[in-house]
Amino acid sequence: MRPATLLVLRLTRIAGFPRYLIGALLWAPVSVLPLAGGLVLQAIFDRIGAHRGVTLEDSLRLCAVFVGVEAVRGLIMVIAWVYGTYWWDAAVTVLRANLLRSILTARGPAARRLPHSSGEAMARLRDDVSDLVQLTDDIVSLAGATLFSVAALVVMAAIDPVVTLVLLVPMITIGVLNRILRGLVQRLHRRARVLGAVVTAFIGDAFAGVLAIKTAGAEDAVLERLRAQNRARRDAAVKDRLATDMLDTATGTTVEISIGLVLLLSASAMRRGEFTVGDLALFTSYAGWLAALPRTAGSMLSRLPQAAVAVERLGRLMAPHEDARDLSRASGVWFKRNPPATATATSSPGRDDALRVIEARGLSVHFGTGREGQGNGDARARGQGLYAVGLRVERGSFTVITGAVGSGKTTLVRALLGLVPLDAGTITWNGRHVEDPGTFLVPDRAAYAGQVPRLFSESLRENLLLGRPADDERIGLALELAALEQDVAGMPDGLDTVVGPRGVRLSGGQVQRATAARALVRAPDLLVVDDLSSALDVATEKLLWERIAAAARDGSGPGTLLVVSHRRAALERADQVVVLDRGRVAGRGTLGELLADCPEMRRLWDEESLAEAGEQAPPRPLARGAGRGGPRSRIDEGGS
Ligand SMILES: Nc1ncnc2c1ncn2[C@@H]1O[C@H](COP(=O)(O)OP(=O)(O)OP(=O)(O)O)[C@@H](O)[C@H]1O
Repeated sequence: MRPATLLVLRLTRIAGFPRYLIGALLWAPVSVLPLAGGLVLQAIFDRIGAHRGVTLEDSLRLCAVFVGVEAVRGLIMVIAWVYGTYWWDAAVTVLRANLLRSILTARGPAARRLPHSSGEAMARLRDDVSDLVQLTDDIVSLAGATLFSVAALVVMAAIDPVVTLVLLVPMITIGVLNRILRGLVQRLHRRARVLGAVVTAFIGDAFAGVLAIKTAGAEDAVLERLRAQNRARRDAAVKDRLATDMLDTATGTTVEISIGLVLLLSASAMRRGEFTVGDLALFTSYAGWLAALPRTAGSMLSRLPQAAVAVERLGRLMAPHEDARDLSRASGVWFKRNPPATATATSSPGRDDALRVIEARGLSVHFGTGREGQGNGDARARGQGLYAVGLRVERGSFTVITGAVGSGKTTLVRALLGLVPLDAGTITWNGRHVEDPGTFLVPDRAAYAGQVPRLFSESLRENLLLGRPADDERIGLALELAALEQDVAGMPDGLDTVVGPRGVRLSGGQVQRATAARALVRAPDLLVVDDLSSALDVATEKLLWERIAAAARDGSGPGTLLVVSHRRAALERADQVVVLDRGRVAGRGTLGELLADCPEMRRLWDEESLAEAGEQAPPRPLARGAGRGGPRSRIDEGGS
């Protein structure tokens, strides 16, 4: 079965199959009741046309029946609509929830699956999901229109088969027209959608980088680019709308032509007394409703390839081992009550198998020209990526990964933690093979403070906990280890201070230490910290390592540390230093051993000694560096 068909079938069962079925069953009378309306109209006009002295009472009674039929239809329509909305929201929510679940928790790194812009990802979550749900919903409309058309054609054929046959011609024309123009409408629709996503993505990027735009004096250029993108989007949207409206107008005109044809053909039949005024009223009333069938069938036919594209695009966001079944997995939607509490830190995966040793062998990551995993000769020559790197970290040890800018330090820790896809290599935890490090090396086994810190526009406390149960003692310890407690004490609302969009109300150093504290709150077996030095001065970083090392010794903090750093405070404290050079291990050992044997380590050490001496010298005008707790050189260009 094709993925789109499978998905549509599974969507009918979302939020409980009866809900879709009840909606569909309610929709049936909504589609079929116009039959009764037509019959009542026929009776009204026949009585009037018969000149049999119809009383006002009679006419009013028939009119009341007609109004009653329409009122009942309206009422059922409202109920069906409410049911349909409930199902619609449930279906959309389930698809989106499954996508997010896959991106956030499924096996394998999500980085390669995400499109380049967040706007494009959002467009997929919004538009592609709607396309699929709409197609599923259209099945109900098509079934209703088919039911009505079959019954109406039977009634009409019984009155006058010739006029009925002639009426069919314009209906078939609508179907053919829809089929011919379908490709064009679809192309225009797709283009409008792509250009819409481009504008959304650009606005998102511009908001995120207001400071960068201002400091680069690029406001006008950004506005001009936005205008150009908007013009392209507007033109595409107008064309898309025009094509859809033209198709709708052609359908409407065809209906009017049908009614004209019925009038022409019925004139002579009426003269012969074979066709009544009531029949005419019935035919003209049914003609409009009959147009729904070719229109719905045409729109469904055009949605089928759109749904195939949507499933394919959504499939690319899912993990490679997942398919349409996982995308439509009914994982529960709670509209009327709160969802059950999620599993929290109490599950403690790391405690069952506490770290003794973690080992990586032959880790290789090949970066291509654009995306991971497409390694080529050029990248290899330039040393991009990792080439058969090994690493062994024992419980209670302090390991530092160091190397020049771009030597592969971040790639190594991210490969170890399953955050970039491996081209080769194995990872073991206490000698056991780790099949998917991305889902295995998570709290409480391992926690990671990345090089580019990420805070959310919430309070500092919420940023540290990220959904974990509040534990003030643990937060207090984490703040102290991250050397952030004095900063928090000075904040207007302490831990409840709202940090602003992506933490812009904090200094660069505070943001970075807050992300380190977030990792520490998780009390992991293995703490991985990627280069704090970009936002911390020498003294603050030294203090931080002193505190973390002391906590490791007395057991109050994480015992095993894997740190990316070029700072002397970290290197001097390390049990093991791994030196990387263009993605390969250039040396491994204690600092003393490496200074004796490894030229790359000596070069890095000399450079760092010079830099730190400069940083600790008395302040000079334009000196690079700030006091304790302040940012060293980081300007968060992403902030506003
Ligand atoms: N996603 C990616 N796609 C392509 N190339 C990448 C990607 N990530 C990193 N690289 C390249 O791989 C090399 C190593 O990058 P990495 O971030 O690991 O270096 P690093 O040693 O941590 O550098 P720094 O000290 O500047 O943080 C660089 O040449 C970088 O351009």
